[in-house]
Amino acid sequence: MTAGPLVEAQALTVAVPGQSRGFGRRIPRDIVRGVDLAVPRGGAVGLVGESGSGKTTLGRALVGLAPAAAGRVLFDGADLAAAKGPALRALRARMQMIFQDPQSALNPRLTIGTTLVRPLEAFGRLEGRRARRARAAELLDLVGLPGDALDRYPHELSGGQRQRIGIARAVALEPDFIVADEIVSGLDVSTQAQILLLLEDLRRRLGLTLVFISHDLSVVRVLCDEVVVLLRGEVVEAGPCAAVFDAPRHAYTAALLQAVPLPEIDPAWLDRPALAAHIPPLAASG
Ligand SMILES: Nc1ncnc2c1ncn2[C@@H]1O[C@H](COP(=O)(O)OP(=O)(O)OP(=O)(O)O)[C@@H](O)[C@H]1O
Repeated sequence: MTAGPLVEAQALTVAVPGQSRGFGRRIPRDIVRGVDLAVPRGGAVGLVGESGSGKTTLGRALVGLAPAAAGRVLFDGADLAAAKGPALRALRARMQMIFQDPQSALNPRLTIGTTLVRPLEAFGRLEGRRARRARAAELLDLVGLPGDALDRYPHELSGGQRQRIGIARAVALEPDFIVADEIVSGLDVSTQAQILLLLEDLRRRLGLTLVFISHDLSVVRVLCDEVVVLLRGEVVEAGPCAAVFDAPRHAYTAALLQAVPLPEIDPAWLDRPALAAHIPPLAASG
């Protein structure tokens, strides 16, 4: 472990395959361009921007799921592109992504128990089926679901419960860093609040470092210390949430704020230190 940010993007460019130009040639298209970004250890950084601005692509690159076309991503000081073999595996276990749509992110043919045990098997954590199943039950408890969910299938759960499974799977290997990508989209408002409180509770209890991708600026303001604003793959503004939201320096940020007026927020939410005390018992609902 080195000092400094846990995760850092330096002049990072990420490309995706472009449209075919004949003869099967696909010219890569830069989706993220020259991004500099630092995520402090234990901090929460929000990533905002309109649809298609490259948030998901940048998030994927930060956890090593998309390669850098130029520049680099450093995790705990190590260049992801240079890591190989066991060193890369060890890094992979420390960073996880939670996806927008748990319905498609979870394999419908696997029980929840199998879904949670798989990463433990793949990374050689714990010995034997019994110990891994016990850990899976522990993970369910951690996200507020009853143990009998182990033998259920994703379609038997509500959207909120499925996203709790997505979170349980992401923390199974005790990562240091999580990218949460629009994880409450499509859920009703009260379920959204429960999932966000769960994430915030786990972040504190497990000491996670978080990148939180959202189009909902009010949620970013509550959950994150800092915010990075993306426009067509480039950072146009970044800084502490309060400063950026109260006095945006870039016209695009101001437009984003206008397009999504910050709704009235329960004052308890704004008081982050009081959040832990405010978290309701995690019942199986939602
Ligand atoms: N694998 C891919 N192949 C081709 N194009 C891609 C690929 N991945 C992303 N893109 C394109 O890159 C652009 C940015 O996508 P990305 O999902 O990163 O943006 P976003 O800000 O997360 O958007 P949204 O909020 O809609 O999810 C989009 O135009 C998308 O169509």
